[in-house]
Amino acid sequence: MATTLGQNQYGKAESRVVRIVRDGPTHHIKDLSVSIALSGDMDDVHYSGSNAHVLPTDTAKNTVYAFAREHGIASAEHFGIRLARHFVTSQRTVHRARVRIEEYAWERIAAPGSPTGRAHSFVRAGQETRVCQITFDGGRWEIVSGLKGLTVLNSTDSEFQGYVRDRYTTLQEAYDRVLATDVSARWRYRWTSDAEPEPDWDGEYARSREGMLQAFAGTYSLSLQQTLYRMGAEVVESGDTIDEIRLSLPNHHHFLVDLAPFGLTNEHHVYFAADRPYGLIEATVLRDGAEALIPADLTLV
Ligand SMILES: O=c1[nH]c(=O)c2[nH]c(=O)[nH]c2[nH]1
Repeated sequence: MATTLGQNQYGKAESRVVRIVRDGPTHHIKDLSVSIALSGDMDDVHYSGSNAHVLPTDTAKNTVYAFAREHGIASAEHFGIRLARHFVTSQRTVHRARVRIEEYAWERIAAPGSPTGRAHSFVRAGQETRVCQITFDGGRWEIVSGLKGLTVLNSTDSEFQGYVRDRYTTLQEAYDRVLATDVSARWRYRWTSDAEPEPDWDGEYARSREGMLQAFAGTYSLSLQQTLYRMGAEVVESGDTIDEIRLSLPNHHHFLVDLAPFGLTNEHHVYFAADRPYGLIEATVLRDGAEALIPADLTLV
């Protein structure tokens, strides 16, 4: 044989599952996209085509829907853990499962006179997506959670000056600029073993999201790099459950429009919001002593 099989995995990607809990007239909704990748004793199917070790991807999809019915979806992480455990412990030929979940948030449509909103009518909550990746090898868990598409803007308290210049540098120093970005973040939990209780996934998510927002808003920014570091450090330092966080922050440049041709001044009034190109600032923030395990390219988590 002149070739050998390398890393391989298979499963069903992007099973969309919407679970509605009917609590009398008040309904609750969970909307997920679940992607399952299994690996293990799969040489034969690649070399000879024997499917004797292969649980169909169709079954993986069915399991997602059946588990949503049987167990409900307490949180994306808990649902992913249940699925990963199931595939690894129930199938002799499956040694590792990776479950990736995207969760789309729905809010209740306002109801006149009701503080809580309508009982069964919802509106999608922006572009923000909660994500998690569950990996289980039968012994050790790795839980990486995060979000993407969280769009934020500071209309002041941002500068960029004192940078390196060479013969191609034309950028003017900015002493009061708009700072805008779409936050993409992944954080890795310290929890790796069934011997320890699972963290409060929803509570940890809320704390991390709020920590990033408060750090973004509260940092007088000398660069997006500095703001990024503050955002990551806040998530790690404000709890004891997260050892590592990686952020990917596009710098959505806002350029002051030259209104002089119209006889108008424009100190800090009217901006052109460029969609591209954009600066892209990415970094990992680690708890002291922690290992960096989140990949540099966040599209890979
Ligand atoms: O916050 C910033 N960081 C940079 O590295 C950079 N580079 C640039 O042109 N503008 C900015 N802004």
